[in-house]
Amino acid sequence: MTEAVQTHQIALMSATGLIYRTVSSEKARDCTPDEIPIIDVARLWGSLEDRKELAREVLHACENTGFFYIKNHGITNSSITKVLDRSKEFFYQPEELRQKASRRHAKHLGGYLGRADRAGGSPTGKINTKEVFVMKYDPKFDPTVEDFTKIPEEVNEGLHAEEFYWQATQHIDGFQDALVGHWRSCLDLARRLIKIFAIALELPENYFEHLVTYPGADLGVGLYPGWPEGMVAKEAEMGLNAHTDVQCFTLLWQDNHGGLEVLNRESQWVRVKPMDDTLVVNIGDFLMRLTNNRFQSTIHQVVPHDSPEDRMSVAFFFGFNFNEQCSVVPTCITPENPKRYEPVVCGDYVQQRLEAAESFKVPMKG
Ligand SMILES: O=C(O)CCC(=O)C(=O)O
Ligand SMILES: [Fe+2]
Repeated sequence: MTEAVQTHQIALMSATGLIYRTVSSEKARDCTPDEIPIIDVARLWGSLEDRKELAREVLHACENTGFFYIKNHGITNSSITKVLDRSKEFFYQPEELRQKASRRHAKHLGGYLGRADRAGGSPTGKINTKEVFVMKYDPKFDPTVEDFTKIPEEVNEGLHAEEFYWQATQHIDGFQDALVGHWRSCLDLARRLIKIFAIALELPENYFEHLVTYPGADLGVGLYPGWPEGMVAKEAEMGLNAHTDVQCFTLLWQDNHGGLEVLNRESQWVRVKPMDDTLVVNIGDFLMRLTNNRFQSTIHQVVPHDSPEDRMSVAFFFGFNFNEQCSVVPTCITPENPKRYEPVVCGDYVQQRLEAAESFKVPMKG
């Protein structure tokens, strides 16, 4: 960063605990295609040669900003529209009905997280205005699981699905079907993409396959309240504070309101402009760890958008089976980049990170 540029510090929870980053105070600008490329993933359904070519483009993006758009991903607009329509019915009902699905009733972290539940829980002291409904991986919805009553005990113990959030939303016709339908499409796409990551890392295509049979796979439908005419977000409010995602990678659908920003390699915020018919893919901390920091899990945030309408996004967070222990992959260890991390149990890592991100408050440094 050149000296003339004004900077300030942000605090956030990272894979190594609380960190501070110096960032440019310049206004965010649109991302360039070099920072966040658009990758055509129609080749997922093509030949091995097609997939290798795709893997080269993905590799470049993962080693660069760690964010890319994908097009021709096979997820239909109607799948998204159903999720949005049914979710609006959930979000726009009286608070006491939403609260029946509250995460306060959860053993794990599924269900509804409202604005009030978040107060004070951010490292910057800014409140996230985002409300979110989260469903967790459930083998009974996974088409590749033939008999969900015969799941190995060690897998069962790590599952985080719960019934209460479905019971609390039963009165919304089609809500569960819409979310589960979309979740299934994302799950299929993610299992195809993980093969591309394997190829990109010069591993056999099926290297990660046994790790995604009962994967971490959470769907979060988010609502960011709009700002009626003349009203603006308070200094103390953010859409979603700066963070990194925790699992392997995220598939994000966003509407046209904008607000998502990524910290680029020059520590400047760049806008991830909404783009029709694309999803945004970003690398999470677990995959960064597994790749010995070759792939970038990049800091991002959602700033308040400038519209009286609410913003909506649908994020699918994908990671490995929670009961598996994973080590840095061999192709990412070199004399110049010796092994940085010990093996870790995927579920333990994810749970600790998610809990830490939600349960602390520290003042800004400086
Ligand atoms: O809503 C968005 O655009 C991004 C959401 C996000 O980063 C997250 O939920 O981790
Ligand atoms: Fe995120």
